Amino acid sequence: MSADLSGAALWQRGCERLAAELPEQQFNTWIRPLPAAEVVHMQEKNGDDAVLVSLRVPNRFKLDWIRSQYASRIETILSELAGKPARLELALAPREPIVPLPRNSAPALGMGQVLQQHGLRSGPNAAPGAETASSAARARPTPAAAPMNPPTAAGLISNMAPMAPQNLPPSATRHRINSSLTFDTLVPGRANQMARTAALHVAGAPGQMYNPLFIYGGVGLGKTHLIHAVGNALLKDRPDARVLYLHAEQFISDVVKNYQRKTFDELKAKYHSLDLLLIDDVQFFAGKDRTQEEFFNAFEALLAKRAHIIMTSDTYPKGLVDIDERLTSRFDAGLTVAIEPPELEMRVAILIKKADAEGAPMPEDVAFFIAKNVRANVRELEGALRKVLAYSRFSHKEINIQLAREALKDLLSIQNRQISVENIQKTVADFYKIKVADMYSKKRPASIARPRQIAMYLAKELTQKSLPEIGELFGGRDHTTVLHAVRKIGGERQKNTELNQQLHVLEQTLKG
Ligand SMILES: Nc1ncnc2c1ncn2[C@@H]1O[C@H](COP(=O)(O)OP(=O)(O)OP(=O)(O)O)[C@@H](O)[C@H]1O
Repeated sequence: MSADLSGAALWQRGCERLAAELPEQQFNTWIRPLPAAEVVHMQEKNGDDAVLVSLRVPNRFKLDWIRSQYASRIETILSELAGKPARLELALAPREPIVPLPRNSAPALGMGQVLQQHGLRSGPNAAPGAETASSAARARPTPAAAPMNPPTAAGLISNMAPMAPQNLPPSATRHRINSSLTFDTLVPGRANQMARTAALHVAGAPGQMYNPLFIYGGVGLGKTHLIHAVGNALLKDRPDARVLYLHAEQFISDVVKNYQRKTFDELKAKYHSLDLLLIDDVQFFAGKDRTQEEFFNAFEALLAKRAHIIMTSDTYPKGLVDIDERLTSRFDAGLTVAIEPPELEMRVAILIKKADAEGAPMPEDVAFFIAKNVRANVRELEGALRKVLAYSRFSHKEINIQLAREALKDLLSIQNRQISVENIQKTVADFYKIKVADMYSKKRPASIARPRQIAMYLAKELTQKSLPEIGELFGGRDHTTVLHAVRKIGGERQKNTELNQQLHVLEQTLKG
């Protein structure tokens, strides 16, 4: 560190640079509430001088966010200012101070205060007397010298978004959040990266950007898990926040109930006063006009008071059928993100994490074997894992590939029959007397489009291929087109006996 730049000054200058570089809202949300960093001299393994900058962050999701979004920039800025490499160390701040601050010791300044002192952001509470340079650089922090508890995100949030009155803390049953579905238990990967990042952002600063947040994807990919995680994160910061999770069907039945009783004021009071509404599977609103109207009202009321809305669906807003365009265009007005089926590495990570949580560590080769064979979604992966764990427990055998193969033999034998998408396309084309080439073509007449949809449905039913993979094999179609076909044919099959009979014949032919 240059002789004239003390630890406190280094941090202070770093903050000024960040304040100048980052959009104000980002700075205010993520950086400003942080307590002052501890800065100590150190030597790298090769003997070069460096500085170690330790930053305490109030909770896990903020820590993850700051690490992924800002850590390397902070290191670069501090290295430039110090004239030597700066290493940033992020750690969780203790929730309660272990030892009270000695009465006459000056507390370290939070970032907001540092900036106020420096005249960058003036405010009435600018604290006099900064931590001296040498006290920051002298030693590693001890509990007694630890910075004051940083301002919580709750304080931060309440500065930014008007929230509803807080005289009625909702109980777990009222907010319906499952406390085990958190960001900590959600394995990150390429497939959920965008959605997870956006969700983390909303959890840290609800009512701000990405409102509404619309998350879509196929079944069992973690949409429900992710929105519960946002609810849990916000409740951890603000236990009195008005958060509600519900499945779209619960909203529908609430509307019906209140319609029968003519108690629409109750419905309004319940939904319009929330800070965060998490609503799952909005495709269920299809064809429900009254529900759509009530949801529209709630939606407008919540956005007007900057409460946050997160929705999930099996398709993107424009792909929703029988939902008023007035609503679907609003669904799309914030941020729309997809969750994809997990890639191999992510499936392996999920298996290992879930097995660990069950107290049954899984060797990596076994996780790899299962992940290779179970590809559709995370729910099926969990099912396969349960089978393997149960098999190991009952047979008192250790978990290895041989055991996994035995436990999953039904599932594997289905795959071994090797029904290929090409085979399905050919069989269906023969059955409906169309050309195989029409399976990939862009032609739209019903005589061609319908067999194509049937083939897509069978491809999903009888193979392990994901929706995007199937779309690709049908002339590079989007996965939502396949999803639409799967839902349509699956739904019609329940009501149309002739179609059901045809599908039955096709299935038997293909299974051999
Ligand atoms: N990335 C992940 N890490 C850990 N668990 C996951 C992950 N993704 C999904 N899961 C788990 O997989 C199961 C299915 O996920 P979830 O219910 O959230 O799916 P979904 O996308 O909402 O599906 P559906 O549309 O069928 O409701 C849950 O038990 C969830 O905890």
